[in-house]
Amino acid sequence: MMSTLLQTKDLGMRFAKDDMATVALRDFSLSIEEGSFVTLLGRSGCGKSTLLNLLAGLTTPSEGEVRYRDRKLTGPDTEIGYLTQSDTLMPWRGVLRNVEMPLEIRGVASAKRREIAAELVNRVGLSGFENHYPRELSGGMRRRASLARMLAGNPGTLLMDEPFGALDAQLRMELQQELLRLWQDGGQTVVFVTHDIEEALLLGDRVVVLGKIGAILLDRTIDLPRPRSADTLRVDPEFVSLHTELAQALQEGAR
Ligand SMILES: Nc1ncnc2c1ncn2[C@@H]1O[C@H](COP(=O)(O)OP(=O)(O)OP(=O)(O)O)[C@@H](O)[C@H]1O
Repeated sequence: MMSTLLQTKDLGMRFAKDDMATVALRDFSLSIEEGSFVTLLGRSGCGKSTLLNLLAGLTTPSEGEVRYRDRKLTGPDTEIGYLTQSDTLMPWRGVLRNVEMPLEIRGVASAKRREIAAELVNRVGLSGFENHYPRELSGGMRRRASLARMLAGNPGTLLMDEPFGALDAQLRMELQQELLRLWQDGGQTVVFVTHDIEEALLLGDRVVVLGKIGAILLDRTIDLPRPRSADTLRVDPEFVSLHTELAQALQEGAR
């Protein structure tokens, strides 16, 4: 039986700047089952990154709470890996040494961590760039290095904020498939933010469509058979009808 891993209760987030207050999230309640792959789909500015920061324990909510394994989350947790939208690679370390970071923190011996990191660098398609510094990489390559670094920590829960947005179509597809393989083998719980309907349907077994200030417009179980490939999905009537349903929800939420 599935159990709830991550839960938000009446979550609210307000930002104050000068005399202005921005409400980024209001009354947001959601339960995420352990081992599930949930995609959060929403337009720019609807509060997706704000929500992930809260789920990662990086920021404190203005109202409500986040619960992880039925404990109130009060700060970052090593079980939760977070791939943020902004670059957080260490500029003074090459790719391999960046990827080794989480292993170093855990005290893994240097030969072993080098081996694990090299394998991950290879999996994200960065072989040959092990010693390149972040400034010597393209934006997409930096995203991939960050992905490898997150995976090196072997977190049970992955929070991913539009990780593949900046990649070309081919690479994007390869990494989506890599992520799905990883999830199917490892049983992680994934919360994946995207504004791309097709990506949400390709990956998730549940899609939550968010509107303004994190209003849940639609919460839909996706039981399209796996493995899913973009090419076969596009002509699948079930996919086409889900696509229309999600697009309508997004449009209505914008009104
Ligand atoms: N640190 C902050 N200070 C002030 N306002 C903020 C801050 N972070 C977010 N906001 C505001 O909160 C709202 C939601 O922002 P958020 O980044 O969560 O949206 P998003 O859905 O992730 O957008 P995008 O898809 O463009 O990344 C926006 O109106 C934004 O201006």
